[in-house]
Amino acid sequence: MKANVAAKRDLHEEAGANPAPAVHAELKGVSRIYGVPGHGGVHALGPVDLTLRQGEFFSVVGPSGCGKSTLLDVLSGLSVPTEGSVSFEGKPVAGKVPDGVGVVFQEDATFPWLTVWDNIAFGLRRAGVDPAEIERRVNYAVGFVGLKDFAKAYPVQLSGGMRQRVCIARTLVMRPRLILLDEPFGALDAQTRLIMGDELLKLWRETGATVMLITHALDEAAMLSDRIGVMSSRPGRIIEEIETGWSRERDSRIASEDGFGQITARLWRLLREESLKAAGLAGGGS
Ligand SMILES: Nc1ncnc2c1ncn2[C@@H]1O[C@H](COP(=O)(O)OP(=O)(O)OP(=O)(O)O)[C@@H](O)[C@H]1O
Repeated sequence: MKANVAAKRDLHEEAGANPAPAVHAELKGVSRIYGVPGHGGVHALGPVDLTLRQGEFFSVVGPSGCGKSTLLDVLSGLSVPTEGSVSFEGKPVAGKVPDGVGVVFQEDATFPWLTVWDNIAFGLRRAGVDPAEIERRVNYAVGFVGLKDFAKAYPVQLSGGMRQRVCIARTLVMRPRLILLDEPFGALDAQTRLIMGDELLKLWRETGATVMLITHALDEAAMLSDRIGVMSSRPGRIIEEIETGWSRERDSRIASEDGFGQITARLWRLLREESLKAAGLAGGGS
């Protein structure tokens, strides 16, 4: 998965040739209640204030059911907040995913009737992109995610990790400036997760995109992120933001660095009580 300067253009335009507007996604006083407030509605999220800085790798961890996916849905425009406002690059987000934002979900979202190549080309075709441009971008993306030999295969012929790479490539060919990932490696075994995490870090470095990753794995958050938002139990609020201080050139081997254990221990200190609350087991001492 080597990327040279020319090839990088296939996933992301050169800053000088077509400057991307400054990515700046923000949630202000955002709450999400499902159903009718006060009439059995579920207060899933908030209030949350969050600013994503351009080009950072931000992860969100929190107890089960605390509103992590809701946070991502609201930020992506897939869900409308009950209160508060969401903006991306200075413009309000409401009701649809803005151009420049790409979303990758946990579940296998490949189309079983399309080949790997056609799955990746799907969004570009729908957007009416010129066929020669589609050819160029998809060929590059297929190689980038290591699926060149499987371009003509159908999803059923792939492993779970390979199918997830198809989904990531399908998002990347649209050249998102903000990539939102909801537990994208949740269904994978531990080793594949580490490898996919390293691939994600490479993509993040080479495209210059801003990334927000939802994960329940504390070591994954500690390994991949510049900054980690820790959520409370439902209704989820961000109770702490932790800067990891890692260099951009990191990979999963960072787990053996001084300081890695302190980050995961701090995350667990913050999350233990919230996780007990979420599991209905709070009050059992510290
Ligand atoms: N469409 C919906 N209608 C009603 N309630 C919902 C809906 N979506 C989510 N919820 C509820 O909102 C709360 C937060 O759900 P959400 O999926 O955002 O949490 P999560 O932190 O991503 O969960 P998990 O850790 O299990 O992935 C949960 O109590 C869930 O049952």
